[in-house]
Amino acid sequence: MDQLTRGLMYLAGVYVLQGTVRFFANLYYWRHRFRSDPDMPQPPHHWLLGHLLVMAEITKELPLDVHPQVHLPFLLEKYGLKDKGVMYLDLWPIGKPMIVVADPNLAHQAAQVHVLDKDNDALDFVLKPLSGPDNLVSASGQIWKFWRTIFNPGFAVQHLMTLVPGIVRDCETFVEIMEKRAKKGEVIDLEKHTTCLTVDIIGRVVLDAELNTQHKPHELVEAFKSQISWLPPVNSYNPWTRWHPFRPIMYWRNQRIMRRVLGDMLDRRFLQRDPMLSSGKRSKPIIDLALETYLKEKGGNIGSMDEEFRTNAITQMLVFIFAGHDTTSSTICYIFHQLSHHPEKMARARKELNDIFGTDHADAARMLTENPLLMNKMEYCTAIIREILRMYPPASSVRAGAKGTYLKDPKTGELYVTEGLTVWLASLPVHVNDNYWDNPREFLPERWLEDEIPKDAWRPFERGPRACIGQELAMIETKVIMALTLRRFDIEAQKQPPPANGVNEVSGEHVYQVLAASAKPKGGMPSVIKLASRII
Ligand code: HEM
Repeated sequence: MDQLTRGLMYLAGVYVLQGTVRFFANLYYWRHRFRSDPDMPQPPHHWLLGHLLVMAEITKELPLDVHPQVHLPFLLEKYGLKDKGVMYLDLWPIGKPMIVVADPNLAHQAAQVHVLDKDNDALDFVLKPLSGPDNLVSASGQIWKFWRTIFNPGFAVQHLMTLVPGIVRDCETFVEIMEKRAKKGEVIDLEKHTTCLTVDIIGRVVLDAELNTQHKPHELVEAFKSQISWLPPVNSYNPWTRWHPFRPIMYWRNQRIMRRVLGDMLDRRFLQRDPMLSSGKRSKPIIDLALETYLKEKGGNIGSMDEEFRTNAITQMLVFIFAGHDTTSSTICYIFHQLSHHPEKMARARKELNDIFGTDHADAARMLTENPLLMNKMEYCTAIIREILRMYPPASSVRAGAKGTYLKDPKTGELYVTEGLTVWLASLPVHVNDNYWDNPREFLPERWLEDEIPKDAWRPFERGPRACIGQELAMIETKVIMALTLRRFDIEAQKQPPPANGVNEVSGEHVYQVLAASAKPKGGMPSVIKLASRII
């Protein structure tokens, strides 16, 4: 053995030894930390495996492919922690140990009083490959503030209303495509279609671009979808899929395509900047807001964009595309799903639309284009959207616990430590807790019109300064889609084959939420689509 080989073997040995020492030190630290406090609200803790056994148990009772947030209400109930609304979970080394916050008041403290920073360890494995570092969703501090201040005006209702005509056009395309499929009585992958629609809308709102993915694939969106498909699967412990050797190459390839396409769009708008700044055009896409601020800072008279700004602006466009499409597309699917099981609620929604837009459903597009404010009259439809987001929140918030930051139980005064932990503000367990909602597993849009909604107990967009910037856009586009489609189609979700453990339902629901970057309807919700009987 020559000297070089010996040297390399020595280095490898040191590396392995270091890793082993670190592994056991962490193991000891976390297991000891969770066991040393007898009052810590948590499921039974194993001295060696922490809560991994508890998770393995719950996995047998629920579908194997279910989204991790769906486990939470069952865990809280099973281990008597539902009333406390808080649960510590030690999943190390599979995941970072965490405190699950499932109480409205404690969530209020974390998001609105302490305004905890985002947990980059937990977010970056999804958001970095999709958008890049320092994106608006996972950034904190000054970087986050800078971009949020730039984009806030673009997401204000007043501004978004100016974009409604474009949103209506994309929805009309959706209707045309769905009509063709309905006439053939086909089974469609509904989520695929609603995703193309929401991507087209977000492309228009953010980039002023006609991505037109409802008709044909677009390079940017294909690379984006490929990137999502390469994300490591959280529910799988198969080392081949978790640490796939091709993943870094695919990440690099897709990022290159996405950044090139968006960079070209940004450059084009930069070149057109003079008319853009002087036009006083009311319906500005988000991309122009970034450029305007930049140009104002630079005094408006510069030949080229600096690379740092360009890179960061592209990152923000990517994060808008990610955060702005699949959350809304799943919401639309679940609206159709629940209404198909509640004909009396569908009838009430259709009647509301008839009362606002007249009985010829084709008029809704024109009327909304001329007067977007008509959607403010869609009270029952709005109640439906709120109810769907209560039952099927597509996203949640993960924050970083901090030294000296405690959450205080308002009833007992007990203090919950957050230091070193992920703080998971999971809205689902709050949304289905019968301490706050009557019959929480039932679809009851009427509760939004008749009942008093408990304070802070509805948080699908989270609350506080880090609440979803796109929540008004999501409400607007969902209302437009409802106005144009509810009276035209009957859509019914098909049952799908069970996952490997044979469990195919969650509380009687077969279209349960699975993890695919966000929480989405299982299998893309394959559905039978028909023209609604009154227009056949
Ligand atoms: C039904 C639709 C939507 C739901 C349920 C939803 C939900 C959420 C949630 C839970 C957060 C995390 C807040 C936190 O960590 O505290 C968030 C953040 C965010 N969402 Fe949405 N979202 C939706 C639609 C949209 C749309 C249409 C956009 C458009 C661009 C968007 C852009 C963002 C961005 C940029 C953030 C980060 C905001 C920040 O940290 O300043 N979302 N969203």
